[in-house]
Amino acid sequence: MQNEKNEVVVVDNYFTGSKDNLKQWFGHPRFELIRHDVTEPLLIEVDQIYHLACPASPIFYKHNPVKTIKTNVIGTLNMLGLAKRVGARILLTSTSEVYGDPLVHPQDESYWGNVNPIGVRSCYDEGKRVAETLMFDYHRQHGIEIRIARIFNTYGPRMNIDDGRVVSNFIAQAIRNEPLTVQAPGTQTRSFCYVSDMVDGLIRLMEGNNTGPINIGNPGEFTMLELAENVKELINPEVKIIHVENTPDDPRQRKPVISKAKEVLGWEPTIKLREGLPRMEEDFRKRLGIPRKE
Ligand SMILES: O=c1ccn([C@@H]2O[C@H](COP(=O)(O)OP(=O)(O)O[C@H]3OC[C@@H](O)[C@H](O)[C@H]3O)[C@@H](O)[C@H]2O)c(=O)[nH]1
Repeated sequence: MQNEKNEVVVVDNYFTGSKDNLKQWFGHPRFELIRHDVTEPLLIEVDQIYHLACPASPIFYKHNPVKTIKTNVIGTLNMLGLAKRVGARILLTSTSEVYGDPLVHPQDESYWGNVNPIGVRSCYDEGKRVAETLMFDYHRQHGIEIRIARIFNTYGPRMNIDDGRVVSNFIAQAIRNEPLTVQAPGTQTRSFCYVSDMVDGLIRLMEGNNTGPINIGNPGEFTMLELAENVKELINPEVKIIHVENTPDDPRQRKPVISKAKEVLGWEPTIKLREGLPRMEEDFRKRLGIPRKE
């Protein structure tokens, strides 16, 4: 992909994205950036569409839930309309949240999930579920080439420092010497995937022959308390860990089965949490202007 000389058009409304992350490409002859919101139709000519649009952090997607569902429903319809008009292949980044608060553990792609249809997370969970349905209906009805990835909690350099997801929160808190806020009960689990592994998985999925859905996530499973302890040990042994209230419908456990990704894409994650955290720390320290004390 890197040396394929593709032309890349990035479309962003900057609700959670930042131009700063793209500035290294400004002026490149095969790069183009459009300020656009996918809830409006987009008329361009492309061969492939990576449909990644939607805030992914719970605090951002719950901030304007109606907009979140519009992005997932109208935005996905617009991107599928574009794919249909120009005959492009389209990849949707769906989510492990389609499994809701899972009653099956770990989760494989055949599990239909346990999702609250009327809760505060539903705009995202149900939104992504409808987006998956739309993808398959366009595939069956119009023969569109589709790819669906179910992404598990992903982290890495260049993430918004105030994104609100747990890894970025803990790292920023540890660097600023603020207490790490473990939301109750602290025994809930997540599996954290490093960004470069995720990108590799998405490209393999786009270039391969399988429609998915395919889980792309790191099967290493940690409680939030364990994550906090790892961040404390690696980044700031002095920092305090405190317990704070949680928000409704927080899934109690989450871990991907990745045998399909291994078999179909030849993909498996290469970066373990304890390798990924220091890389993200380095990037956050640079951006916050707080060097490590030796
Ligand atoms: O400061 C914090 C933030 C979060 N948490 C906890 O950390 C856990 C993970 O929460 P996050 O906000 O990082 O996000 P979640 O894992 O719930 O969902 C995420 O993962 C799947 C992705 O597809 C979604 O984009 C995203 O919603 C939750 O149990 C939450 O209660 C803390 O303990 N402290």
